[in-house]
Amino acid sequence: MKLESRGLTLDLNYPQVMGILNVTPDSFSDGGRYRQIENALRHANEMIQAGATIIDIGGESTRPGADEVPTDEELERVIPVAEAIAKNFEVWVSVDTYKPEVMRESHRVGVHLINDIRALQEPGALEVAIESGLPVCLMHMQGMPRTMQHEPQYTNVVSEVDAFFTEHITRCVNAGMDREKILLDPGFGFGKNLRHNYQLLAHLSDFHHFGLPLLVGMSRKSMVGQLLNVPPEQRVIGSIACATIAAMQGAQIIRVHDVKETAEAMRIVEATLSAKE
Ligand SMILES: Nc1nc2[nH]c(SCC(=O)O)nc2c(=O)[nH]1
Repeated sequence: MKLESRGLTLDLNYPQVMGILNVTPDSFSDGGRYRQIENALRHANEMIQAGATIIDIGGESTRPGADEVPTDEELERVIPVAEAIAKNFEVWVSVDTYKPEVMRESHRVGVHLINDIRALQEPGALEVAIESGLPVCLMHMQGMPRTMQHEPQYTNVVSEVDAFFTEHITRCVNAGMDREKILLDPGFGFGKNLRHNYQLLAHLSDFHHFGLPLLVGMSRKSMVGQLLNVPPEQRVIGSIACATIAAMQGAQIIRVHDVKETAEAMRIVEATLSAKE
C-alpha cells in the first residue's frame, strides 16, 4: 500500500513514524517550548534525523478539557511553521486541525496531509479537503475535547468506531473525495475510558477490512499513564509497547513524541513481520 501527495510517496508496507510537533503554549508533552519557528525547525530536524517520515503540526491542544483556539491564533501558530518545514525538508508535513481555514492555508503553503480529529465534520471542512486534493485522516472522537472524558459510554466500542468509519467514508466519497485519499484513526483517548482504549488496541486489525491506511496515536496518553501511574515524560516505554502492538497488527502510521525510540521498535516489527512471510 502506498500514499502519494505532492510528488512524495509513503511506502505503507512498513510502519511509518509521524513525529508530533506541538506549537501550542499549553501542550502537555512539549511544555509549549516549540512555538518559535527556529525551535520548531530544530525539533522537526531532530525527528527527521531520528526516523520520522511525517511531521504533524498541531496549533490547538486537544487534550481532555482543553479550550478551543480562535482560528487566527491557530493560523499564526501553525502556518509559518508548516511553510518553513515544507520548504526546508524533504518530509511529509501534516497539520492536526479541524478548521477549514487552517486546512486551506496549510494546502497553500505546501502541506501534504490533513489530520482532522473531527473527521471533516466542521462546516466547510469537507469541501476544503476535497478542493485541496490532499489525503485526510478521519479520526473517531465521542463528544468534544472539553467534555469527551466525562463518562464515555459504548455498547461495543470496536463496532461503534467501525460504523463511524463506514458513515464518514461514505459521506466523504459521496461528496466527491477519492476513497484512496482517506486514512482512518480510532482516536485513542478521545471519548474512551481505559478499557475502551485497550479494546480498540486489541482489535485494531479488525479495521483493515476498509483497505485504508490506519493511523494511531497513543503516545504518552492516559491509557499508558493510568496503567503505569507516571507523568507524560515517563511514559516512553509504555508508548513504545503500544506502538509495537499496533504495528504488529499492521497499523501503517504511528503518531508519537519519542521518534528515535519508536523508529527503533519499528525496525524490530519489520524484521518480525517480514520473517512471517
Ligand atoms: N490522528 C490523530 N491526531 C491526534 N492528535 C492528537 S492530540 C492529543 C495527544 O497527542 O495526546 N492525538 C491524536 C490521535 O490519536 N490521532
